Amino acid sequence: MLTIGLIREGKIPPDNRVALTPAQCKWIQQNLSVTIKVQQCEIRCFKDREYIEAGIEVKEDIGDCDVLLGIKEVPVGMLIPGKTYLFFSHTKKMQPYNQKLLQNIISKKITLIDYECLEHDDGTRIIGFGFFAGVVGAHNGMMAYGNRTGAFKLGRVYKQKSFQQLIHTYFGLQLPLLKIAVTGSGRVAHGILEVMNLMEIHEAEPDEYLEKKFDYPVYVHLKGADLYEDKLTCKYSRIGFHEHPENYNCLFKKYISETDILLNGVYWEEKIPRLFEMVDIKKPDFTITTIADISDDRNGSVPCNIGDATMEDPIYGVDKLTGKKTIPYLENSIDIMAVGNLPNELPRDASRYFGEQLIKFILNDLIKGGSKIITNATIVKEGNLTNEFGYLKEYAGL
Ligand SMILES: NC(=O)c1ccc[n+]([C@@H]2O[C@H](COP(=O)([O-])OP(=O)(O)OC[C@H]3O[C@@H](n4cnc5c(N)ncnc54)[C@H](O)[C@@H]3O)[C@@H](O)[C@H]2O)c1
Repeated sequence: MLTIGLIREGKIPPDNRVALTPAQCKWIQQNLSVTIKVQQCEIRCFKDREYIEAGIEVKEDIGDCDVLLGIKEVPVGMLIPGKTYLFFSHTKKMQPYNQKLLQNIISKKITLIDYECLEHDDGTRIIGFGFFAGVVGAHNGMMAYGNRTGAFKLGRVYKQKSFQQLIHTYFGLQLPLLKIAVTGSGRVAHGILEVMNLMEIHEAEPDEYLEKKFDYPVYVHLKGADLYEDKLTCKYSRIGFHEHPENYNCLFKKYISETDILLNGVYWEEKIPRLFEMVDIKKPDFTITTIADISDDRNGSVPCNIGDATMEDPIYGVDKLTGKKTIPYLENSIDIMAVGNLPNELPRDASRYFGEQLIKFILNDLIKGGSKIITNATIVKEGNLTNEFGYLKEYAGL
Protein backbone atom coordinates (compact mmCIF):
# COMPACT_ATOMS: atom_id res chain seq x y z
CA MET A 1 0.00 0.00 0.00
CA LEU A 2 1.28 3.44 -0.97
CA THR A 3 1.71 6.03 1.79
CA ILE A 4 1.47 9.65 0.72
CA GLY A 5 2.59 12.53 2.92
CA LEU A 6 1.41 16.12 2.59
CA ILE A 7 4.38 18.24 3.61
CA ARG A 8 4.40 21.60 5.36
CA GLU A 9 5.36 24.39 2.95
CA GLY A 10 8.65 26.00 3.85
CA LYS A 11 9.16 28.67 1.21
CA ILE A 12 9.20 32.34 2.25
CA PRO A 13 6.80 34.12 1.79
CA PRO A 14 4.74 31.27 3.23
CA ASP A 15 2.35 29.45 0.92
CA ASN A 16 -0.92 28.32 2.42
CA ARG A 17 -2.02 25.96 -0.37
CA VAL A 18 -2.00 22.16 -0.18
CA ALA A 19 -2.19 19.38 -2.78
CA LEU A 20 -5.20 17.56 -1.27
CA THR A 21 -8.05 18.86 0.90
CA PRO A 22 -9.28 16.91 3.98
CA ALA A 23 -12.36 15.70 2.06
CA GLN A 24 -10.20 14.53 -0.84
CA CYS A 25 -7.82 12.69 1.54
CA LYS A 26 -10.79 10.97 3.14
CA TRP A 27 -12.16 9.92 -0.27
CA ILE A 28 -8.77 8.57 -1.36
CA GLN A 29 -8.30 6.53 1.83
CA GLN A 30 -11.80 5.09 1.50
CA ASN A 31 -11.60 4.26 -2.21
CA LEU A 32 -7.98 3.50 -3.07
CA SER A 33 -5.24 1.48 -1.49
CA VAL A 34 -3.47 4.58 -0.22
CA THR A 35 -2.76 5.91 3.27
CA ILE A 36 -2.32 9.64 3.71
CA LYS A 37 -0.39 11.40 6.47
CA VAL A 38 -0.29 15.16 6.94
CA GLN A 39 2.62 17.07 8.41
CA GLN A 40 1.58 19.48 11.14
CA CYS A 41 1.23 23.06 9.94
CA GLU A 42 -0.17 26.24 11.39
CA ILE A 43 -0.51 28.30 8.24
CA ARG A 44 -2.09 25.83 5.80
CA CYS A 45 -5.50 26.96 4.50
CA PHE A 46 -7.02 23.74 5.90
CA LYS A 47 -6.33 23.39 9.61
CA ASP A 48 -4.76 20.24 11.10
CA ARG A 49 -8.04 19.81 12.97
CA GLU A 50 -9.95 19.53 9.65
CA TYR A 51 -7.69 16.67 8.52
CA ILE A 52 -8.06 14.92 11.88
CA GLU A 53 -11.85 15.27 11.67
CA ALA A 54 -11.68 13.66 8.21
CA GLY A 55 -9.86 10.67 9.74
CA ILE A 56 -6.39 11.58 8.47
CA GLU A 57 -3.33 11.20 10.66
CA VAL A 58 -1.54 14.48 11.38
CA LYS A 59 2.04 14.26 12.68
CA GLU A 60 5.36 16.05 12.62
CA ASP A 61 7.58 13.31 11.24
CA ILE A 62 6.41 12.09 7.83
CA GLY A 63 9.69 10.37 6.99
CA ASP A 64 7.88 7.02 6.79
CA CYS A 65 5.85 8.07 3.69
CA ASP A 66 6.72 6.76 0.20
CA VAL A 67 5.69 9.86 -1.73
CA LEU A 68 5.70 13.44 -0.45
CA LEU A 69 3.44 16.07 -2.00
CA GLY A 70 4.21 19.78 -1.68
CA ILE A 71 3.34 22.88 -3.66
CA LYS A 72 6.25 25.33 -3.88
CA GLU A 73 10.01 24.73 -3.86
CA VAL A 74 11.05 22.74 -0.76
CA PRO A 75 13.81 24.55 1.17
CA VAL A 76 17.04 22.57 0.92
CA GLY A 77 17.19 22.00 4.68
CA MET A 78 13.76 20.36 4.67
CA LEU A 79 14.52 17.78 1.93
CA ILE A 80 14.46 14.20 3.25
CA PRO A 81 17.14 12.07 1.52
CA GLY A 82 16.00 9.16 -0.67
CA LYS A 83 12.34 10.25 -0.87
CA THR A 84 10.09 10.77 -3.90
CA TYR A 85 8.75 14.33 -4.06
CA LEU A 86 6.15 16.04 -6.22
CA PHE A 87 6.15 19.86 -6.22
CA PHE A 88 6.68 22.85 -8.50
CA SER A 89 10.49 22.97 -8.57
CA HIS A 90 10.85 25.77 -11.14
CA THR A 91 14.11 24.25 -12.36
CA LYS A 92 13.20 23.18 -15.92
CA LYS A 93 14.00 26.63 -17.37
CA MET A 94 17.29 26.60 -15.39
CA GLN A 95 16.01 29.28 -13.05
CA PRO A 96 19.17 30.50 -11.27
CA TYR A 97 17.42 30.88 -7.91
CA ASN A 98 16.67 27.12 -7.80
CA GLN A 99 20.02 25.76 -8.96
CA LYS A 100 21.07 24.91 -5.41
CA LEU A 101 17.77 23.11 -4.87
CA LEU A 102 18.31 20.80 -7.87
CA GLN A 103 21.90 20.13 -6.83
CA ASN A 104 20.73 19.12 -3.35
CA ILE A 105 17.98 16.91 -4.75
CA ILE A 106 20.67 15.06 -6.70
CA SER A 107 23.13 14.78 -3.83
CA LYS A 108 20.37 13.56 -1.47
CA LYS A 109 19.41 10.78 -3.95
CA ILE A 110 15.87 12.11 -4.17
CA THR A 111 13.34 11.43 -6.94
CA LEU A 112 11.76 14.68 -8.18
CA ILE A 113 8.56 14.62 -10.21
CA ASP A 114 7.60 18.16 -11.21
CA TYR A 115 3.86 18.98 -11.48
CA GLU A 116 4.65 21.46 -14.23
CA CYS A 117 6.09 18.68 -16.41
CA LEU A 118 3.08 16.35 -16.17
CA GLU A 119 1.80 16.57 -19.74
CA HIS A 120 -0.56 14.89 -22.16
CA ASP A 121 1.01 13.51 -25.36
CA ASP A 122 0.48 16.79 -27.24
CA GLY A 123 2.36 18.79 -24.59
CA THR A 124 -0.74 20.13 -22.81
CA ARG A 125 -0.10 20.42 -19.09
CA ILE A 126 -2.25 18.18 -16.92
CA ILE A 127 -2.40 19.97 -13.57
CA GLY A 128 -1.87 23.48 -12.30
CA PHE A 129 -3.28 26.38 -10.31
CA GLY A 130 -3.66 28.60 -13.36
CA PHE A 131 -7.44 28.95 -13.24
CA PHE A 132 -7.43 30.64 -9.84
CA ALA A 133 -4.35 32.70 -10.76
CA GLY A 134 -6.45 33.98 -13.66
CA VAL A 135 -9.43 34.71 -11.41
CA VAL A 136 -7.40 36.58 -8.78
CA GLY A 137 -5.18 38.33 -11.34
CA ALA A 138 -8.14 39.57 -13.39
CA HIS A 139 -9.86 40.83 -10.24
CA ASN A 140 -6.69 42.63 -9.11
CA GLY A 141 -6.21 44.18 -12.55
CA MET A 142 -9.78 45.49 -12.53
CA MET A 143 -9.35 46.67 -8.93
CA ALA A 144 -6.22 48.61 -9.89
CA TYR A 145 -8.04 50.34 -12.74
CA GLY A 146 -10.88 51.24 -10.36
CA ASN A 147 -8.38 52.67 -7.88
CA ARG A 148 -6.63 54.68 -10.59
CA THR A 149 -9.77 56.19 -12.12
CA GLY A 150 -12.05 56.30 -9.08
CA ALA A 151 -14.82 55.01 -11.37
CA PHE A 152 -15.62 51.95 -9.23
CA LYS A 153 -14.29 50.17 -6.18
CA LEU A 154 -13.36 46.52 -5.77
CA GLY A 155 -12.12 45.02 -2.49
CA ARG A 156 -9.34 42.53 -1.90
CA VAL A 157 -9.91 38.89 -2.87
CA TYR A 158 -8.13 37.43 0.17
CA LYS A 159 -10.66 39.09 2.46
CA GLN A 160 -13.36 36.80 1.02
CA LYS A 161 -13.61 33.29 2.43
CA SER A 162 -14.32 31.66 -0.93
CA PHE A 163 -14.72 32.17 -4.65
CA GLN A 164 -18.48 31.98 -4.12
CA GLN A 165 -18.33 34.93 -1.72
CA LEU A 166 -16.10 36.83 -4.11
CA ILE A 167 -18.75 36.45 -6.82
CA HIS A 168 -21.32 38.07 -4.48
CA THR A 169 -19.15 41.20 -4.29
CA TYR A 170 -19.68 41.74 -8.03
CA PHE A 171 -23.40 42.25 -7.53
CA GLY A 172 -24.36 45.77 -8.64
CA LEU A 173 -20.87 46.54 -9.96
CA GLN A 174 -21.12 49.32 -12.52
CA LEU A 175 -18.18 49.64 -14.87
CA PRO A 176 -17.38 52.62 -17.08
CA LEU A 177 -16.70 52.33 -20.83
CA LEU A 178 -13.64 50.13 -20.94
CA LYS A 179 -11.67 48.08 -23.41
CA ILE A 180 -9.81 45.09 -22.03
CA ALA A 181 -7.39 42.80 -23.87
CA VAL A 182 -7.17 39.25 -22.50
CA THR A 183 -4.25 37.16 -23.78
CA GLY A 184 -3.49 33.43 -23.52
CA SER A 185 -5.30 30.15 -24.06
CA GLY A 186 -4.57 27.99 -21.00
CA ARG A 187 -5.92 27.78 -17.46
CA VAL A 188 -4.94 31.34 -16.57
CA ALA A 189 -6.88 32.67 -19.57
CA HIS A 190 -9.91 30.58 -18.55
CA GLY A 191 -9.81 32.11 -15.06
CA ILE A 192 -9.61 35.62 -16.54
CA LEU A 193 -12.57 34.93 -18.82
CA GLU A 194 -14.56 33.64 -15.83
CA VAL A 195 -14.14 37.03 -14.13
CA MET A 196 -14.97 38.92 -17.35
CA ASN A 197 -18.21 36.98 -17.59
CA LEU A 198 -19.03 37.31 -13.88
CA MET A 199 -18.57 41.08 -14.22
CA GLU A 200 -20.87 40.93 -17.27
CA ILE A 201 -18.33 42.44 -19.60
CA HIS A 202 -19.17 41.65 -23.24
CA GLU A 203 -16.78 39.86 -25.54
CA ALA A 204 -15.86 41.57 -28.81
CA GLU A 205 -14.28 39.84 -31.80
CA PRO A 206 -10.74 41.05 -32.58
CA ASP A 207 -11.77 42.95 -35.74
CA GLU A 208 -14.70 44.75 -34.12
CA TYR A 209 -12.60 45.52 -31.02
CA LEU A 210 -10.20 47.38 -33.32
CA GLU A 211 -12.78 49.14 -35.47
CA LYS A 212 -16.01 49.66 -33.56
CA LYS A 213 -16.94 52.21 -30.89
CA PHE A 214 -18.82 50.52 -28.04
CA ASP A 215 -21.12 52.18 -25.53
CA TYR A 216 -20.54 49.40 -22.97
CA PRO A 217 -17.41 47.75 -21.53
CA VAL A 218 -15.88 45.02 -23.70
CA TYR A 219 -13.03 42.55 -23.71
CA VAL A 220 -11.26 40.81 -26.57
CA HIS A 221 -9.74 37.35 -26.11
CA LEU A 222 -6.48 37.06 -28.08
CA LYS A 223 -5.20 33.51 -28.57
CA GLY A 224 -2.30 32.07 -30.58
CA ALA A 225 -3.52 32.92 -34.07
CA ASP A 226 -4.66 36.42 -33.03
CA LEU A 227 -1.31 37.17 -31.41
CA TYR A 228 1.41 35.61 -33.54
CA GLU A 229 2.11 35.08 -37.26
CA ASP A 230 4.94 33.35 -39.09
CA LYS A 231 7.41 35.94 -40.43
CA LEU A 232 7.37 34.30 -43.90
CA THR A 233 3.92 32.80 -44.40
CA CYS A 234 1.99 35.28 -42.20
CA LYS A 235 0.10 32.24 -40.85
CA TYR A 236 -0.06 30.60 -37.41
CA SER A 237 0.50 26.93 -36.66
CA ARG A 238 0.38 25.80 -33.01
CA ILE A 239 3.05 23.14 -33.53
CA GLY A 240 5.23 25.44 -35.63
CA PHE A 241 4.96 28.19 -33.02
CA HIS A 242 5.75 25.89 -30.11
CA GLU A 243 8.80 24.49 -31.93
CA HIS A 244 10.16 27.72 -33.44
CA PRO A 245 8.60 30.78 -31.81
CA GLU A 246 11.59 32.83 -33.00
CA ASN A 247 10.15 32.58 -36.54
CA TYR A 248 7.03 34.47 -35.46
CA ASN A 249 6.06 38.13 -35.12
CA CYS A 250 3.75 39.32 -32.39
CA LEU A 251 0.58 41.12 -33.52
CA PHE A 252 -0.39 42.64 -30.18
CA LYS A 253 0.86 46.13 -31.05
CA LYS A 254 -2.21 46.91 -33.14
CA TYR A 255 -4.41 46.44 -30.05
CA ILE A 256 -2.43 48.78 -27.80
CA SER A 257 -4.03 52.08 -28.79
CA GLU A 258 -7.51 50.54 -28.36
CA THR A 259 -6.90 49.10 -24.90
CA ASP A 260 -7.25 50.43 -21.34
CA ILE A 261 -6.43 47.24 -19.41
CA LEU A 262 -4.26 44.27 -20.39
CA LEU A 263 -4.88 40.99 -18.56
CA ASN A 264 -1.97 38.81 -19.67
CA GLY A 265 -2.02 35.01 -19.44
CA VAL A 266 0.29 33.91 -22.28
CA TYR A 267 2.96 31.26 -21.85
CA TRP A 268 6.35 32.90 -22.40
CA GLU A 269 9.97 31.88 -22.75
CA GLU A 270 13.05 33.68 -24.08
CA LYS A 271 12.51 32.91 -27.80
CA ILE A 272 8.84 33.96 -27.84
CA PRO A 273 8.35 37.55 -29.05
CA ARG A 274 7.13 39.97 -26.38
CA LEU A 275 3.68 41.56 -26.62
CA PHE A 276 5.45 44.92 -27.02
CA GLU A 277 8.85 46.43 -26.25
CA MET A 278 9.89 48.86 -23.54
CA VAL A 279 10.24 51.68 -26.12
CA ASP A 280 6.56 51.30 -27.02
CA ILE A 281 5.36 52.50 -23.61
CA LYS A 282 6.90 55.94 -24.31
CA LYS A 283 4.72 56.42 -27.39
CA PRO A 284 1.64 58.66 -27.18
CA ASP A 285 -0.65 55.93 -28.54
CA PHE A 286 0.22 53.59 -25.64
CA THR A 287 -3.14 54.04 -23.93
CA ILE A 288 -2.96 51.01 -21.64
CA THR A 289 -2.89 52.28 -18.07
CA THR A 290 -3.22 48.99 -16.19
CA ILE A 291 -1.53 45.64 -16.77
CA ALA A 292 -2.19 42.50 -14.77
CA ASP A 293 0.75 40.34 -15.86
CA ILE A 294 -0.63 37.09 -14.52
CA SER A 295 1.95 35.05 -16.48
CA ASP A 296 4.41 37.00 -14.36
CA ASP A 297 7.68 36.57 -16.23
CA ARG A 298 9.99 39.40 -15.20
CA ASN A 299 10.96 41.31 -18.37
CA GLY A 300 9.05 38.63 -20.28
CA SER A 301 6.00 38.94 -22.54
CA VAL A 302 5.30 42.21 -20.67
CA PRO A 303 8.69 43.99 -20.58
CA CYS A 304 7.55 46.55 -18.01
CA ASN A 305 7.09 43.74 -15.47
CA ILE A 306 10.19 44.83 -13.56
CA GLY A 307 9.77 42.36 -10.71
CA ASP A 308 7.32 40.72 -8.39
CA ALA A 309 5.05 42.53 -5.98
CA THR A 310 3.41 40.86 -2.98
CA MET A 311 -0.09 39.75 -2.13
CA GLU A 312 -0.26 42.50 0.54
CA ASP A 313 0.81 45.24 -1.87
CA PRO A 314 0.23 43.87 -5.38
CA ILE A 315 0.42 46.98 -7.58
CA TYR A 316 3.32 49.23 -8.54
CA GLY A 317 3.80 51.86 -11.21
CA VAL A 318 6.36 52.03 -14.02
CA ASP A 319 7.27 55.47 -15.32
CA LYS A 320 6.57 55.62 -19.06
CA LEU A 321 9.67 57.69 -19.82
CA THR A 322 12.30 56.29 -17.48
CA GLY A 323 10.98 52.72 -17.14
CA LYS A 324 11.68 52.99 -13.41
CA LYS A 325 9.45 51.72 -10.62
CA THR A 326 7.10 54.30 -9.05
CA ILE A 327 4.19 54.28 -6.64
CA PRO A 328 0.99 53.24 -8.43
CA TYR A 329 -1.67 55.46 -10.02
CA LEU A 330 0.58 58.31 -11.21
CA GLU A 331 -0.42 60.13 -14.38
CA ASN A 332 2.74 59.23 -16.27
CA SER A 333 3.04 55.67 -15.08
CA ILE A 334 1.51 52.35 -16.04
CA ASP A 335 0.17 50.29 -13.17
CA ILE A 336 1.55 46.76 -13.02
CA MET A 337 0.09 43.85 -11.05
CA ALA A 338 2.73 41.11 -10.99
CA VAL A 339 2.47 38.59 -8.16
CA GLY A 340 3.87 35.06 -8.30
CA ASN A 341 1.48 33.35 -5.91
CA LEU A 342 -1.91 34.73 -6.90
CA PRO A 343 -3.92 31.57 -6.05
CA ASN A 344 -2.92 32.14 -2.41
CA GLU A 345 -5.66 34.76 -2.24
CA LEU A 346 -8.24 31.96 -2.68
CA PRO A 347 -6.26 29.06 -1.21
CA ARG A 348 -9.09 26.70 -0.28
CA ASP A 349 -10.76 26.87 -3.70
CA ALA A 350 -7.41 26.70 -5.49
CA SER A 351 -6.31 23.66 -3.45
CA ARG A 352 -9.60 21.86 -4.08
CA TYR A 353 -9.30 22.51 -7.81
CA PHE A 354 -5.70 21.27 -7.86
CA GLY A 355 -6.51 18.16 -5.81
CA GLU A 356 -9.37 17.24 -8.13
CA GLN A 357 -7.02 17.23 -11.13
CA LEU A 358 -4.40 15.31 -9.16
CA ILE A 359 -6.91 12.60 -8.24
CA LYS A 360 -8.46 12.43 -11.71
CA PHE A 361 -5.33 12.35 -13.85
CA ILE A 362 -2.26 11.45 -11.79
CA LEU A 363 -3.02 9.46 -8.66
CA ASN A 364 -3.63 6.09 -10.34
CA ASP A 365 -0.36 6.42 -12.26
CA LEU A 366 1.43 7.23 -9.00
CA ILE A 367 -0.04 4.17 -7.31
CA LYS A 368 0.78 1.81 -10.20
CA GLY A 369 4.13 3.43 -11.08
CA GLY A 370 5.97 3.34 -14.40
CA SER A 371 3.52 5.41 -16.48
CA LYS A 372 4.79 7.50 -19.39
CA ILE A 373 3.27 10.67 -17.94
CA ILE A 374 5.11 10.25 -14.63
CA THR A 375 8.33 9.11 -16.29
CA ASN A 376 8.37 12.16 -18.57
CA ALA A 377 7.84 14.49 -15.59
CA THR A 378 10.62 12.92 -13.52
CA ILE A 379 13.52 15.36 -13.53
CA VAL A 380 15.67 13.37 -11.09
CA LYS A 381 15.35 9.64 -10.38
CA GLU A 382 17.05 8.46 -7.18
CA GLY A 383 19.65 11.19 -7.48
CA ASN A 384 20.26 10.84 -11.23
CA LEU A 385 19.20 13.41 -13.80
CA THR A 386 16.88 11.60 -16.24
CA ASN A 387 17.53 11.53 -20.02
CA GLU A 388 14.51 13.76 -20.63
CA PHE A 389 16.18 16.50 -18.55
CA GLY A 390 19.77 15.79 -19.60
CA TYR A 391 20.01 19.39 -20.84
CA LEU A 392 20.10 20.47 -17.16
CA LYS A 393 23.44 18.70 -16.61
CA GLU A 394 25.63 21.78 -16.31
CA TYR A 395 23.00 23.66 -14.28
CA ALA A 396 22.82 20.65 -11.96
CA GLY A 397 26.59 20.86 -11.47
CA LEU A 398 27.31 17.46 -13.09
N1 LIG B 1 1.18 34.51 -11.20
C1 LIG B 1 0.78 33.32 -10.78
O1 LIG B 1 0.45 33.14 -9.60
C2 LIG B 1 0.68 32.17 -11.76
C3 LIG B 1 -0.01 31.01 -11.40
C4 LIG B 1 -0.15 29.99 -12.35
C5 LIG B 1 0.45 30.13 -13.60
N2 LIG B 1 1.17 31.26 -13.88
C6 LIG B 1 1.85 31.41 -15.20
O2 LIG B 1 0.91 31.75 -16.19
C7 LIG B 1 1.32 31.22 -17.47
C8 LIG B 1 0.18 30.46 -18.12
O3 LIG B 1 -0.18 29.40 -17.25
P1 LIG B 1 -1.41 28.41 -17.55
O4 LIG B 1 -1.78 27.78 -16.26
O5 LIG B 1 -2.45 29.11 -18.34
O6 LIG B 1 -0.70 27.33 -18.46
P2 LIG B 1 -1.38 26.17 -19.31
O7 LIG B 1 -0.37 25.10 -19.39
O8 LIG B 1 -2.75 25.87 -18.83
O9 LIG B 1 -1.52 26.86 -20.74
C9 LIG B 1 -0.43 27.38 -21.43
C10 LIG B 1 -0.80 27.75 -22.85
O10 LIG B 1 0.43 28.09 -23.48
C11 LIG B 1 0.62 27.28 -24.61
N3 LIG B 1 1.99 26.74 -24.58
C12 LIG B 1 2.44 25.73 -23.85
N4 LIG B 1 3.73 25.48 -24.13
C13 LIG B 1 4.10 26.36 -25.06
C14 LIG B 1 5.30 26.61 -25.75
N5 LIG B 1 6.42 25.88 -25.56
N6 LIG B 1 5.35 27.60 -26.63
C15 LIG B 1 4.25 28.34 -26.83
N7 LIG B 1 3.08 28.16 -26.21
C16 LIG B 1 3.00 27.19 -25.33
C17 LIG B 1 -0.31 26.11 -24.50
O11 LIG B 1 -0.76 25.74 -25.79
C18 LIG B 1 -1.43 26.62 -23.61
O12 LIG B 1 -2.47 27.13 -24.41
C19 LIG B 1 2.53 30.35 -17.17
O13 LIG B 1 3.68 31.09 -17.49
C20 LIG B 1 2.48 30.12 -15.69
O14 LIG B 1 3.76 29.94 -15.11
C21 LIG B 1 1.28 32.28 -13.01
